Amino acid sequence: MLQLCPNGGRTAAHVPDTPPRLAAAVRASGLGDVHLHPRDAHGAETMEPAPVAEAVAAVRAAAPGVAVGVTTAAWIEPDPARRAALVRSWTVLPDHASVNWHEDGADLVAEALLERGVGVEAGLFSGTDAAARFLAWPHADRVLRVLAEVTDTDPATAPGAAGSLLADLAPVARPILLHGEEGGAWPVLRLAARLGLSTRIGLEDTLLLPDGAPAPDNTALVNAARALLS
Ligand SMILES: C[C@H](N)CC(=O)CC(=O)O
Repeated sequence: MLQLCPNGGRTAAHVPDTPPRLAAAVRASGLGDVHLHPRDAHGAETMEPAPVAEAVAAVRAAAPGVAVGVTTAAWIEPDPARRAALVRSWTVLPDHASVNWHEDGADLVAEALLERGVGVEAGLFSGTDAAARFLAWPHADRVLRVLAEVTDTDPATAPGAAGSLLADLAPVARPILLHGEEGGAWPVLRLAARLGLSTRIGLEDTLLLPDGAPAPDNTALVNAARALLS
């Protein structure tokens, strides 16, 4: 499975931010799964119910059948109790949401998502104690998937960091989506392809095509990823 990550927290003219732009990016990609970061009226990332509802509904209207995921990252709302309360206030539910397991209160946020029937993507960053913390959580077997997130951005060493992270995840019994970021995005995507793991691509993870040229949009990244995965 190839997931689209069209925006993350980036702000650049070609990075989609509004619901119509996110919806157009998802539709153009032709992919069946998306992880997006809803934005407020000023373009800042948000977990507030109205912008989450607008982003999710816009994507569903433009690309029916696509599994729509959102972020719950702590840099958006540092208080985990507040993040869990925001999840409980959502009026339109995404299909899934990522939870970064090294962040304090990840279990509270994930339990709010489970309570609401939203699939949990457990984000386990390399170089953190996230894998051990996640495996100690009593509901680890209830997540939709694990996002194995390689934070090493050096193309030479990111695949090794991915290997260490995957070794830590050996006891995980749920599907794994492996991805990197910045200079690590393409080497880690190639590794995911070799291992037969799900992966993701989009302007959240890299602004560059595999040859180092700037990507004009998400679709160019997706086309390049498809070529590598085929
Ligand atoms: C640093 C990663 N790009 C974060 C990520 O993809 C998951 C999240 O939305 O929190």
